Amino acid sequence: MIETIGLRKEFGARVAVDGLNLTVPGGRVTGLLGLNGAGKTTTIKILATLLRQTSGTVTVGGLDPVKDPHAVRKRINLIAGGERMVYARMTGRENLWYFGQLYDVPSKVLKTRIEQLLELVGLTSAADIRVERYSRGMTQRLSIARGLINDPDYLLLDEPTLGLDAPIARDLRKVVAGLAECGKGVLLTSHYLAEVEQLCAHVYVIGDGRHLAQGAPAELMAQTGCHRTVRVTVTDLTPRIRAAALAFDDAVRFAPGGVVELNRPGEVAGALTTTIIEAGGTLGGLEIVEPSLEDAILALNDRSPAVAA
Ligand SMILES: Nc1ncnc2c1ncn2[C@@H]1O[C@H](COP(=O)(O)OP(=O)(O)OP(=O)(O)O)[C@@H](O)[C@H]1O
Repeated sequence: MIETIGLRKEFGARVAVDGLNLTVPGGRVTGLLGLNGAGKTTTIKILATLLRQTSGTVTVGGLDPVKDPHAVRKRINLIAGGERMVYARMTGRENLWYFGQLYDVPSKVLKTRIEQLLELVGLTSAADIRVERYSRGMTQRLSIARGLINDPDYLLLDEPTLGLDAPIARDLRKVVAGLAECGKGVLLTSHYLAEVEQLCAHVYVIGDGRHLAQGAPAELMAQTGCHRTVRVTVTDLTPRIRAAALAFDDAVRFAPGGVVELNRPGEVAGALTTTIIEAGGTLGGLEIVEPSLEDAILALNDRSPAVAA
């Protein structure tokens, strides 16, 4: 498992990471979320041994990256979606060979592993084409293969699907889910919150480098009071119906098009529609809108005085 205790990183007077305690166990995808500048990339770079923390401790499978960076690098790898992490002038296969040698993977093992990884990311037929001729999605898939070349126990994914078309991003998500199923520990940052909801069993939310909340995505939504919204369309929204809806619950809101909205925990759709019908309303539609992780993150940031300041 990767563990940080009181992790802190200062860039001059700027505190990018401020006392983070994180745990990334094997066998699941852990999310690290926050608005721009929250400290996600800095945290990932520290875990990847690319940056050194100002204070606090990090252990990767029991090893200290500061004391033993070489051993840690063998056990982790980083894939950053926003950065080109492969060489354009080399073919896909040459890239994998080159990076595998950097990791001291024995040639025989490397040969087999390259074939397996090319297969995994769907690049077998393009393996001997130079990367400069690859599409963006192919380059990204090669970056994933490169990130797995040392068969890492832990994979750090910083916006891995950034800028990818939906089908390619979906394929990558399948690969990531499969890696966690195989026992690897994955730490994922992503602005695509639907991706996080789909992949992450546990999520940390940070703001201004500090811990704001953690839990399963559904727990975070519940913690932040982000409930499902009931949206009833009434064909003739008379003052009487409005009054009855407000008497039912003063959190009721009215939207254009005769829409009556209510965001409350628990099951309120049945009781609200009954109230409207009893007040003489005719239902034109009923929609239940599930809360999103985005709602939860925005609520957490609004709630945090340090972040809001
Ligand atoms: N090398 C650096 N020198 C100075 N400040 C930095 C440096 N790297 C990051 N920062 C600052 O640290 C803070 C955290 O940045 P970081 O890139 O870790 O955030 P992030 O959560 O990854 O943001 P984004 O979602 O925009 O990528 C920001 O205020 C950023 O400006």
